[in-house]
This record gives sequence, C-alpha cells and structure tokens, in this order.
Amino acid sequence: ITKEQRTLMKVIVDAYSTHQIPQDVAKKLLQEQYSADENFLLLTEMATSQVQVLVEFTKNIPGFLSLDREDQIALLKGSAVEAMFLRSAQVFSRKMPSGQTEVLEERIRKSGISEEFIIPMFNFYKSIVSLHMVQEEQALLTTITILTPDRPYVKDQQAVERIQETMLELLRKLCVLQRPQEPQYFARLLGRLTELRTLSHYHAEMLTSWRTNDHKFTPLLCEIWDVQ
Ligand SMILES: CC1(C)[C@H]2CC[C@]1(C)[C@H](OC(=O)c1ccc(O)cc1)C2
Repeated sequence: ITKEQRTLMKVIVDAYSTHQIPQDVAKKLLQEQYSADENFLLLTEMATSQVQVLVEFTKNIPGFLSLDREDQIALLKGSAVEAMFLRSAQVFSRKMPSGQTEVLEERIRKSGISEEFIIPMFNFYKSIVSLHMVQEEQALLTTITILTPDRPYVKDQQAVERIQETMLELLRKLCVLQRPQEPQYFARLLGRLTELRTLSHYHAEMLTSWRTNDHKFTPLLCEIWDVQ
C-alpha cells in the first residue's frame, strides 16, 4: 500500500466512522412501544438519518465534490438504498451491546413490510455478518457502491469510473493484506454488491406498499427516491 493510498484510506474510514446514526435515534429504537405505526415512524426516522449520514459521508470521498454537480445528485439518488442496506447490515454485524439488533429486527418485522421482502433482507444481513468485514472494508465497499458509474442520469461516467477504480484497487490490496489465506475474499465482497442491487428492487415495492397503506415519508426520503 503506497503512502497516498494510506492517506486515502484514513480519510474514508474517518468520514465513515464520524458520520454514524445519531445515538438518540438508536436509543429510541429501544424505548418506544411496539405498534406497527410506532415501528414505521422509527424506521422512517432511521432511514431519514441514514440518508443524512450518507450525504455527509459522500461529501468526504476524495474527488466526489469535483464531479459534475448533477452527477453528484444522480450518484446519491442511485446509491441511497444500497448504501442504507450496507450500513444497516453493519449495525447487525456489530451486534449492538444493549440488544438494539434484536429490537431493530423486531421493529422491521412488525412495520408493515411484507414477508416476501423481509426474507431476502435478513438473508443479506446474514451474508454480510458472515464476512466479518473490518471497518476499512465496510467504508470502502460503501464508497465503491456510491461511485457506481452506470446509475441512471449520470452524464460523465468516465469521471466516476476513474475514482471508483482507485477505490477498487485499494480494497483489492487491503483484502490481500487482510486475508492472505483467502484469495477469493475480494471477489466475495464485490459479489455482495450484486446481491444489494436485487434488494433495491424489493425496496421500491416496499415503499409502494407503505404508501398504499397511507404511510407518510419525510421530505428528504421523498426527494431522494422521487416519491409523492
Ligand atoms: C433497515 C432498513 C435499511 C430497512 C428497514 C428500515 C431501513 C432503514 C429501511 O427503511 C426504509 O427504506 C424506509 C423508507 C421510508 C420510510 O418511511 C421508512 C423506512 C429499509
């Protein structure tokens, strides 16, 4: 790993660990009572704060702010769901101390999300937990997801590809250093990104079913997912 790669790694991991879900949202998950409506409100708050965290984190990705402004928006809108699932998967893999993981799982299961979506979602979480990723890998995998050149409406895909390639090369080196005995580990990490894309299709259906049951989203969620 070169000196500039080490610097790049530090910037990304610092940004990733700085921008976490605020403690008050995490605490609420434990306190509020259990009803489908209350659970939905908590998940709404959690999703909203995750989008805010995503925007702040993305601004710290070296090179992102030098991209075309409209492409920055297109990348954020195109990756929000995947980044959200990656980050919440890390909440599950961290096995929160005060049993927040179980509570969060319970609230997700009882918030009006149909079972056909719950199953793939928790399978994904299990597949992420089983990788036992270190924070550097989590931060880089999220960065690589955000910097996916072929999102809808991205005009200068080459510019995005150039930054993404830097991150892919860095992650590849990290995986070799981190797991010399597992040469296919890097490929397995990238395989999770493919799994993520299928989840985002389910996510669109989830939003529709919530809206059909007259659930309200926050303005930020409406904006990032072009709903309402
Ligand atoms: C853990 C998750 C990634 C999984 C269940 C909660 C999440 C934060 C996310 O919720 C929403 O997208 C969502 C969208 C709109 C809304 O009003 C509430 C939640 C899907």
